[in-house]
Amino acid sequence: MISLSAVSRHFGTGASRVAAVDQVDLEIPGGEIFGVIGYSGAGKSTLIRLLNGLERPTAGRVVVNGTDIGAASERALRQVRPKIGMIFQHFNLLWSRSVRGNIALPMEIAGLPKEEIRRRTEELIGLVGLDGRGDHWPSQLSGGQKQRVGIARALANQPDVLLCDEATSALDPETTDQILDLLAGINQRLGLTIVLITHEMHVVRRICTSVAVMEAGRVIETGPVAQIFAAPQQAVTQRFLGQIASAEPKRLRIGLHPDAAQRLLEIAATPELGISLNNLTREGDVFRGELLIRPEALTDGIAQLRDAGIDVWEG
Ligand SMILES: Nc1ncnc2c1ncn2[C@@H]1O[C@H](COP(=O)(O)OP(=O)(O)OP(=O)(O)O)[C@@H](O)[C@H]1O
Repeated sequence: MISLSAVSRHFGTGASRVAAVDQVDLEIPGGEIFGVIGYSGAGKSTLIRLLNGLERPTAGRVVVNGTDIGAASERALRQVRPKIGMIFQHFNLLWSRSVRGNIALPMEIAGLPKEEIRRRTEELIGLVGLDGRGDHWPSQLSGGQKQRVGIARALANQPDVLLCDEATSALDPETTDQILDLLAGINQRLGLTIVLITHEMHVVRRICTSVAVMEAGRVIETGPVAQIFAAPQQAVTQRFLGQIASAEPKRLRIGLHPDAAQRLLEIAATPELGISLNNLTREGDVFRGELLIRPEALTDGIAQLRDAGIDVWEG
């Protein structure tokens, strides 16, 4: 369980003082996948760094699994940090070490016996789906594979909490989903708490159970993901939800006579036009179905359809 009570982190003094995190209260139950979303400069990185003691609060209390992280001595922090794993946008792998060497490193630092390190490293390679790649160098891996190494390394010391700092922001959409699914699977299997920061609502929707929306250092809205998606209260949250709406294809119902059907099939068979066709059925003299039009193709797409004599309406 993670608890933040009236936590602030200010930088600078006088007129140049910045409240990177400002009076934040949050409760994150154990085992949850908790998202923190906000635009650049909202304070997400500072917030996540407060959770592993890389930043100390200017005011308030940060408690992670019973340890008051904000008040802990450096020595105490060294003891709790292995139980708080972290993964990063740019993976932060050591280029001079193989996959195996990167994953083993935290266990070497913790002084685990060689045989145990060897056994756990192999286990972790399997867990993150990198079988057969243990001897590869980071430079030989794709972005998604590098992040898999990052995840395995973060799990090496069997943490209770995994912090993810924009962990999928450098990845393409398909790889993003694979990494998110891996994180969700790890959360289920190992029961650890995941806190992730992101500027993409898609990430929140795909794996988070709850979310906090940040703006100017403050948490302006928080709750279960289903509730926030159903009834977003704040303008910033609504803008983030707009990201999803605008990334999804527009669905339009169509009705057309057989002579227009041939033209429509040609349009739908040209991928560059961004239009695809679903569930085309015939009812008497009319074909009915659903068109999916990618947002960037919407204006041109509808014009093309109208030119071809095809009526479209929303529904
Ligand atoms: N070490 C620092 N010294 C001074 N100001 C800082 C420091 N770290 C962060 N800030 C400021 O605090 C504010 C919040 O920054 P933070 O990096 O936490 O936001 P963010 O939401 O993670 O943004 P991004 O996604 O761009 O990293 C910004 O105005 C930033 O300039």
